Amino acid sequence: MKVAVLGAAGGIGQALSLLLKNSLPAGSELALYDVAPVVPGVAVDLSHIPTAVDVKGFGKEDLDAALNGCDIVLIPAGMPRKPGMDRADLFNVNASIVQTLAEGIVKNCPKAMVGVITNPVNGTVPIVAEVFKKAGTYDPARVFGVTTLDVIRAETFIAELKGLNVNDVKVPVIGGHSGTTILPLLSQVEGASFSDEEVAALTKRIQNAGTEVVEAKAGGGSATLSMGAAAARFCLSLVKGMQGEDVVEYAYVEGNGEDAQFFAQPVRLGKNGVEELLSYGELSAFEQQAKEDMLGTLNKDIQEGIDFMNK
Ligand SMILES: NC(=O)C1=CN([C@@H]2O[C@H](COP(=O)(O)OP(=O)(O)OC[C@H]3O[C@@H](n4cnc5c(N)ncnc54)[C@H](O)[C@@H]3O)[C@@H](O)[C@H]2O)C=CC1
Ligand SMILES: O=C([O-])CC(=O)C(=O)O
Repeated sequence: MKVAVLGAAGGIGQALSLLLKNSLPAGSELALYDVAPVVPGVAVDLSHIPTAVDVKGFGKEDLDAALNGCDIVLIPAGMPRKPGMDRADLFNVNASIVQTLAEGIVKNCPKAMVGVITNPVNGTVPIVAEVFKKAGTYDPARVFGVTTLDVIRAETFIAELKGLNVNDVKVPVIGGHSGTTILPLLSQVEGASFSDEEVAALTKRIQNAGTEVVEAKAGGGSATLSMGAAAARFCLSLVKGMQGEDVVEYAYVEGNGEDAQFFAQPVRLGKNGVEELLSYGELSAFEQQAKEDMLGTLNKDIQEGIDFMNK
């Protein structure tokens, strides 16, 4: 198994690479790519950890070598938010970074699973899809926006609020990855019930959790450590699926277009990525209304990504 992290010298990239060095199956290769000159050092640093995962660093000019033969590519490259910014404000800077990296994937490992972390995820995932389409190698089952952070946050906040063991709490989170497009389905949480006030407050907290971190870091960036953990979990689920295990994750994928062209939903992972799109089930009246209210924003974000590649 060869896994590449593109943007590996960044806040997310380093945390994620550390977790993968410690948890990928024995014999895996971990390719760390970044335009920042420190990236070979990050790889050397990690290479001293005694696990059977081979780590190599690749600098700015070595994207092809980093991607050659990859099975999974994770993309946390690009600029994070500062206080006062929305994720959408990152589009102009990050769109071309994601385009360039996706073109490298198409050239070097067109069958790889691609997990996009770079914001705004609602618009960067469509960019990756369009790059693949232009090359004639698009497989929607292999392109994912990583929304696992929304899921782990929701599980943490609910376990805290209700005094539950967080390992027992499962929370579906659908839609997109910004503001109101993040829609936790609290009506489906087993083993906990919520008053209308709790539903309103928890939904808002989960939707604003990224901003909570951005403000607490006070200009020093956005979530990196929790995102590293989320992306590692998602990557290991992809690995398990590719190795034939039955595993379900929520991810932002091109599905059947019922709600929007790209939509975070439960997917069954397998050897070829998404084996099956699963239903997210019945929504409460609150959730149904919230979904209808946010689809305009989500569709606009998606269109921005598509238009970027077709101008
Ligand atoms: N999907 C999600 O849930 C989350 C997404 N994010 C997003 O992840 C991205 C990265 O965040 P951080 O790691 O905190 O930022 P960071 O600034 O710490 O790291 C970004 C890294 O990307 C590298 N980079 C820039 N252009 C590149 C290129 N063309 N090729 C390769 N590497 C390149 C930089 O050199 C830097 O090392 C941001 O866009 C942020 O908004 C952050 C948190 C959660
Ligand atoms: O809020 C941000 O800008 C980073 C992010 O996507 C998150 O933490 O969910």
